Amino acid sequence: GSYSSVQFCGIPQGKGPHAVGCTDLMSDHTIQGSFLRLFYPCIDGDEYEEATWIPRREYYLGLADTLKLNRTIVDFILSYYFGSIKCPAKLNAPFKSGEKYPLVVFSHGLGAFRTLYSAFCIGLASQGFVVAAVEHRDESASATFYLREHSSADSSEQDDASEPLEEVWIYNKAPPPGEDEFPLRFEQVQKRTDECLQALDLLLDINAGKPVNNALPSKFNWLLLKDSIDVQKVAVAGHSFGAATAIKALGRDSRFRCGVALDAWMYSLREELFSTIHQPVIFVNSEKFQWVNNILLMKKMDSTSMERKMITIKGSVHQSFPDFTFLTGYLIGKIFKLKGEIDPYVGMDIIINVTLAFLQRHLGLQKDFNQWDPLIDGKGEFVIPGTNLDLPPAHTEASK
Ligand SMILES: CCN(CC)CCN(C[C@]12C[C@](c3ccc(C(F)(F)F)cc3)(C1)C2)C(=O)Cn1c(SCc2ccc(F)cc2)nc(=O)c2c1C=CC2
Repeated sequence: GSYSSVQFCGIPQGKGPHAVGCTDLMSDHTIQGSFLRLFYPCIDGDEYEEATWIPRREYYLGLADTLKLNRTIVDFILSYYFGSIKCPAKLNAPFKSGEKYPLVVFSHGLGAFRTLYSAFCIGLASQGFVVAAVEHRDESASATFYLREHSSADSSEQDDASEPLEEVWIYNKAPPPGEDEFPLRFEQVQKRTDECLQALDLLLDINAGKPVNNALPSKFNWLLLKDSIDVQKVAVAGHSFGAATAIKALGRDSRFRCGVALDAWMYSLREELFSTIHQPVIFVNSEKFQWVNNILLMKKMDSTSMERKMITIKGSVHQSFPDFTFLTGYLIGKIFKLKGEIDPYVGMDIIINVTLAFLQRHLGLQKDFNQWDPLIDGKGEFVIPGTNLDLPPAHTEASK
């Protein structure tokens, strides 16, 4: 058939030795449950289809709300352009048992949802990671849903097991106009952190062989994950608001051994949190998403007792981390700030490789990811160490 330029390039495959599968898990029938898309090394085979990138059209409606655009028009345009996009992971392909994989819990950004960072998640999974991309129910996602037992008015119905579950959709809650948005974001980052910890507990239960009740209809065999996660090698990562979530999760749970903050939006974090974090963190920043207050909060996390790194990727933008950056032509991409100057595939390689190098160093992996160590120090053609802002002179003790 005639590939449009959009389909032909598309979201890049993982470059590692493993074929990648993905499966969706919703742990129970309440808003408090876990909802995540798991990316994992799978048994390769043609009988499995690639997953649909945006699996329900309600997500388009939610994106329209986030963009403050007309739902009908945006639904039409996005369905047309993105409706048939596949993510390069085989839906429900059998998990590849036989070795213990490190685990990364991933937190999406404001207005996003669990499927929009599949290039990053698949890139890691192809290198032998299990990656759990959580979908947050804090009203920061463009859209998400949970399945509720039918609240049938007529309670006399005996066999409610046959009652169909009803979907309850939750959309992105805009901050009260003109008011301070800090209370909303502070409450949301708290809930997001709880959801990351809950996802970790759920995956460790699955690793221990506990039976899985998936509210979503799926034939995926969860028993293959028994004893397949290296429970000492767990990290947390996220983009933007999700990076702040990852940082807060480090402070809440030392089972997360290190953190990867992709273009962190630090606004919801208060300074006193930073003294409770004792794990290594790397800040991977885009060239454009930089302003003094945000960078100063990152610098407050600098430390001599554990590794804190910051790099900036030249020619990149905030949207160089999610998948949209691969899915439009150059012009549209520039207009909507979905692309920077850097080739999106080159940018994503750098993001994945610096993450792999940092995870090898701080999870103690026995792989060859240390080949990318120079990236951690901002050494390489497309990276610089630290920030590209010229900050006011550091207010160190000595200079006071
Ligand atoms: C807060 C101001 N805000 C509300 C008006 C502006 C909206 N905005 C810029 C966007 C992402 C955008 C996007 C998507 C998708 C198309 C499409 F056309 F391709 F579909 C176009 C244009 C919406 C450009 C952001 O929220 C930036 N941002 C993000 S972007 C995360 C995201 C969202 C939706 C996605 F589809 C993919 C990724 N995550 C954060 O955690 C934070 C911020 C800002 C502060 C904290």
